Amino acid sequence: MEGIKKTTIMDAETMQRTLKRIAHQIIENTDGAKELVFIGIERRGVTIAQRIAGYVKEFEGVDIEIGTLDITFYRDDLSKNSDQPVVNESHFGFNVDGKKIILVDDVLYTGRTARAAMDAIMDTGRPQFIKFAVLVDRGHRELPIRADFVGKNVPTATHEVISVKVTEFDNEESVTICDRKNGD
Ligand SMILES: O=P(O)(O)OC[C@H]1O[C@H](OP(=O)(O)OP(=O)(O)O)[C@H](O)[C@@H]1O
Ligand SMILES: O=c1cc[nH]c(=O)[nH]1
Repeated sequence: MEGIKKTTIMDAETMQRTLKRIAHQIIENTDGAKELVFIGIERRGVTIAQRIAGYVKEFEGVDIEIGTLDITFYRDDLSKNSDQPVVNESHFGFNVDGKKIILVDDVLYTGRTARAAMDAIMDTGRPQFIKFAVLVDRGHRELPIRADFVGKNVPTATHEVISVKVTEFDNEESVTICDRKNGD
């Protein structure tokens, strides 16, 4: 569409390489990924968690259980997010007590989703630790939250949007940056 500025910052090959690197970093930083569990944030954070877990299995032979959290922003009008992300559903097939948890999401922006995710996890027990893995950190944090494993740091303007696409949901693999000011 005319006027939309859309730039691809990762293609399928780069995404694969990036997720493999994160898998290696997680293995290095967690004593061979022993006794780890992943919690993915729906929807694409879960796909990313599954991919990283697949690479950990391939590289280290370790099976990682994956729990899921469904978090959406409560939108009080059509143009603006309210301040409060809402946890809709969680599926952990494990007790989080004493667990080493890697929280996984596609994009880190204000940090509010990560905060809501950590609150939801801590409400159910006392993990040994929570670390955070994201495919893209686009900056603009509103809370003192950072990721331990970052695929790519992408400096953005607030009027830009990072869009992560995965074959499972989008029939393509890409990360793009779109400029909302120019119509998208
Ligand atoms: O750090 P934050 O400001 O909380 O933003 C990050 C969250 O925003 C995105 O979800 P979004 O609500 O855009 O929905 P989507 O997953 O359907 O794109 C993304 O998947 C993260 O979960
Ligand atoms: O640009 C953004 C901001 C939050 N979540 C996204 O998926 N993209």
